[in-house]
Amino acid sequence: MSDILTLNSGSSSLKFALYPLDDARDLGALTPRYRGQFAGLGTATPGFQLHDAQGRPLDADPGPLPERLDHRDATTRLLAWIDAMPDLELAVVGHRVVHGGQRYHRPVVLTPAIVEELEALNSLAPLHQHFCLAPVARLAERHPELPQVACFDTAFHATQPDVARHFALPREFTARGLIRYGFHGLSYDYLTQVLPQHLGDAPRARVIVAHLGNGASLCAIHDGRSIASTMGFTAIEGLPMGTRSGSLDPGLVLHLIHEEGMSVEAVGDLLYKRSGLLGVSGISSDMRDLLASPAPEAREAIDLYTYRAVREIGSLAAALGGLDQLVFTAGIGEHAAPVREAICRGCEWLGLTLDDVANRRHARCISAAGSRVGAWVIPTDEERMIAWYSAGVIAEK
Ligand SMILES: Nc1ncnc2c1ncn2[C@@H]1O[C@H](COP(=O)(O)OP(=O)(O)O)[C@@H](O)[C@H]1O
Ligand SMILES: CC(=O)OP(=O)(O)O
Ligand SMILES: [Mg+2]
Repeated sequence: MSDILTLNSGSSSLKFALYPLDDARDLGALTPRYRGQFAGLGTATPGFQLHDAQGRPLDADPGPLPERLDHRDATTRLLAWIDAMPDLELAVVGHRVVHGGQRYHRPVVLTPAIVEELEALNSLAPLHQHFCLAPVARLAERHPELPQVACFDTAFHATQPDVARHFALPREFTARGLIRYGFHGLSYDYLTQVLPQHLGDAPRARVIVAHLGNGASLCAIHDGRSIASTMGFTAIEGLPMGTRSGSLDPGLVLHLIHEEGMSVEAVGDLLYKRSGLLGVSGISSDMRDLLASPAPEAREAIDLYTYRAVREIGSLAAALGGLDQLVFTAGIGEHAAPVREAICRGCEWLGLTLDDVANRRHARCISAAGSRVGAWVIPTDEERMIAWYSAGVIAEK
């Protein structure tokens, strides 16, 4: 049997899965033989989980985890596990690559030249791009003939109209590609594909998906196409995240540099690694810790997070001309009922009535009967999307 390996480097995780290539013609039929993740990367609580095809947890020893696990170490442990698996026969590797820049709007077979071109975008996604690409060379050393495919987070948003993508900057900046790209596209793409099977006959022309993980963004999807999103040129715009600030007054950045004498590197470190939930709470970037904490600072961080999400949902609803469905996904979206509750309460004016009981038990549909806007919890599956695209690309070769 030959396998598709998928790798998804998130800002706090390295997720992976192995799928039989034979199943890959149909997105719905793709069932992983194994799936797992190194989670809590860069935090005080790293972890490792592995599941079999039936979703049962498997005992696999990734070696003793250090106090803080980083992406490189997680990749080394994963590659060692793959090398040691006797029944794997890799046919293709699919990588999530966060930034495709101006050029890549569809999956592509990686060559050293394309990897170099994509590495040039590292500074636009410093928590992701390099970590997404680093395994490519390491796998090529072991398996020089193995095709490796990049699937881009930005690609799904290529359908956005110019008015959503352009900044109000002089035209020559826009022409150079200084525009809003949007991210989490594999997740939005997947949800768009599976939405019909969950929603049945419910209207779904105007949908907002809230991808709330360690990185967080919202996407406005009109008739299945992305028309606007909260993330822009980089994966820092929009909502506050685990450690990222989200949108700021750009004048504040100038102030930090000119008046407070901060270096450009120090400002980057502040905005990417020390802000968001971590910065506001002073406690943790992990929503679980904040929900469990009695500290008022934890409450303030959660309130700021949900307040910003509600405001941005209002903005995207305006772009869509109304709202039919709101979908929650990713680590926080799938698991944090109090966060969903606060966001849904803030959307009552849009016609959304929450079903508290359904929300607390993480039901698929969490809006009350009769709610004009539907609210849903649907797990994302970027790995499945990557596997499907990667198999498609090598079938065309
Ligand atoms: N049960 C839970 N309750 C609240 N938050 C959770 C829960 N499980 C995971 N999370 C949140 O989800 C985040 C990870 O989300 P995920 O989408 O896997 O991240 P990444 O951005 O690395 O892909 C964690 O940092 C944590 O804040
Ligand atoms: C783009 C991004 O922030 O991704 P993640 O949430 O996986 O870190
Ligand atoms: Mg993620």
